[in-house]
Amino acid sequence: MKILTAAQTRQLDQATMQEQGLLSTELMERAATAFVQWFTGRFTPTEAGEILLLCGPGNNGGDGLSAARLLQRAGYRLRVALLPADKQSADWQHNRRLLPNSVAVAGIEPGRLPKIAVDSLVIDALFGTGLSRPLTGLAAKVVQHLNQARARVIAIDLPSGLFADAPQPANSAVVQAQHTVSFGLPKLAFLLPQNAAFVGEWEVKDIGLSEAFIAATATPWHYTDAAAVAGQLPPRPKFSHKGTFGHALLLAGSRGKMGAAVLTAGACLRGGVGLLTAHIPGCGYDIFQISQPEAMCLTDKQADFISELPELQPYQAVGIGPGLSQDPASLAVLRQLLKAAAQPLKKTGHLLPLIIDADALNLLSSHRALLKQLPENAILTPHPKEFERLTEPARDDYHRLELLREFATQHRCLVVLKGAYTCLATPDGALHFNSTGNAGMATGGSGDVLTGVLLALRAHAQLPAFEAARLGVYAHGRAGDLAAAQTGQAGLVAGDIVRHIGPALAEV
Ligand SMILES: NC(=O)C1=CN([C@@H]2O[C@H](COP(=O)(O)OP(=O)(O)OC[C@H]3O[C@@H](n4cnc5c(N)ncnc54)[C@H](O)[C@@H]3O)[C@@H](O)[C@H]2O)[C@H](O)CC1
Ligand SMILES: [K+]
Repeated sequence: MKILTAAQTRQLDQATMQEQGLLSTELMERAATAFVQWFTGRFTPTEAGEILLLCGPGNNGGDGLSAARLLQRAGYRLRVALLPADKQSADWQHNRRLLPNSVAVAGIEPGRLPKIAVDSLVIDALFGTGLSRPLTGLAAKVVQHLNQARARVIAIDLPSGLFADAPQPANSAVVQAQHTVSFGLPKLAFLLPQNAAFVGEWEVKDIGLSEAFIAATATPWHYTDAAAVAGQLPPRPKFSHKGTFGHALLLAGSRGKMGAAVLTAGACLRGGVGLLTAHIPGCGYDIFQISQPEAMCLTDKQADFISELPELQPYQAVGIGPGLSQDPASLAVLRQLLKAAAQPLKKTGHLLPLIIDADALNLLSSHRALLKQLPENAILTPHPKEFERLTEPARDDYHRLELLREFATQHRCLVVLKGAYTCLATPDGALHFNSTGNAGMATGGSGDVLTGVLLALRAHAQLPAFEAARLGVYAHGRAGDLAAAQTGQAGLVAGDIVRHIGPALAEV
């Protein structure tokens, strides 16, 4: 699914009307109907009590007025508070005329802000994608008044005061909604942690916007939903053998961190790899062989960390990093690996696919000259702190996305920036936000599991780097969701994610 800017969203509305021969009021009616459908599915008239609808002067306010009419017809009690403005949009005026007199309507005045009871329901239809500057004056005052009231707030399309696609200045007035019900496509603002307190839980309702326009519109931002990865897992042909699904090499573990190697290996095996060999420090031999009998194991001459790079010829993909340690000897291994991976494989002529995680990323950060040696399409899997060590501290979430795009394009690699909406950056500058996963996955070892899944999918010769990364990130999150359905989020541990990778992949 694409994510568009506010300006593109306006063009999309126009294109939809032209394509479908719709009046703008008809499109507005679709939006309001979709909102009301959501609302009535959530709250009965009794649960809702007297709803306050805060209404701005543009089409977001128009959506609100139309929704007010539909809600009243469905038996809800409402009062409407209008934000004064020099001019209201034509569709606003249309829906104002259609609002029955039985709905109480009052103008908002500086000295007379609407009364809002604690826990009452408020629909925020002040501003949407047409916001052109931060809110000031009376509009800002209304928003602050609303945020202080501790009401249950439901925003139409966007929490008012929030830009759809860009940061607003610090301390701007923005509605803190519990729910945001948006139309057509997700907005970039929904996916960034700094906006979580404004957006709340969000949902996007289909209002039949022009598919042709969306397909023809260029954007760096994408949202990976089930449809994006459907059918992407290569089939397992009847006459396949273990060689068909690749042989992966994992370089992981150190004293005290053998669990990372075990989890990554488990995830790689569940990710469908044909064969897995792990190269681990001597101290981890029993631990690893007992916990992962399906994997093969090579031990390093060092007991506590890895200091040797095995012969790479048998492998179709290499993962390095989980629990690795940052010992200089392990740095030397990373150096050798990058050097070896710079040469195309003799068998296929392709570059050796690499997955680089955890301490291998930290080693890259402290020896940045090595970044120049990253083979094209290597997949790096940092969390935000690891990513900023590789680049620079980000001013905010939007700046971090800029840094992410720059990094992936400059180094011709894929970067998986882990978070609530894990963001996959590609060498051509695209950013793909993942839709699966939950807060239960914020637990030690989750990242190791992701590395294992990616390693398995990269070992499949059939899957190109981008498709493997997008599918791996999606399946990892989905496995976490399936696991949390059993354990609850608090009780979730990384091993639970491993056990649900199979079912998650089976779904896609
Ligand atoms: N496809 C869809 O998504 C549909 C969306 N619809 C709704 O329309 C709004 C966007 O409407 P628009 O009229 O363009 O903008 P707004 O209502 O957000 O506000 C515009 C209004 O406000 C003035 N303004 C802008 N910034 C400020 C400010 N900082 N302070 C004061 N006033 C400001 C501006 O000059 C305008 O007068 C979208 O979000 C949806 O809710 C349609 O219903 C169709 C389908
Ligand atoms: K709004």
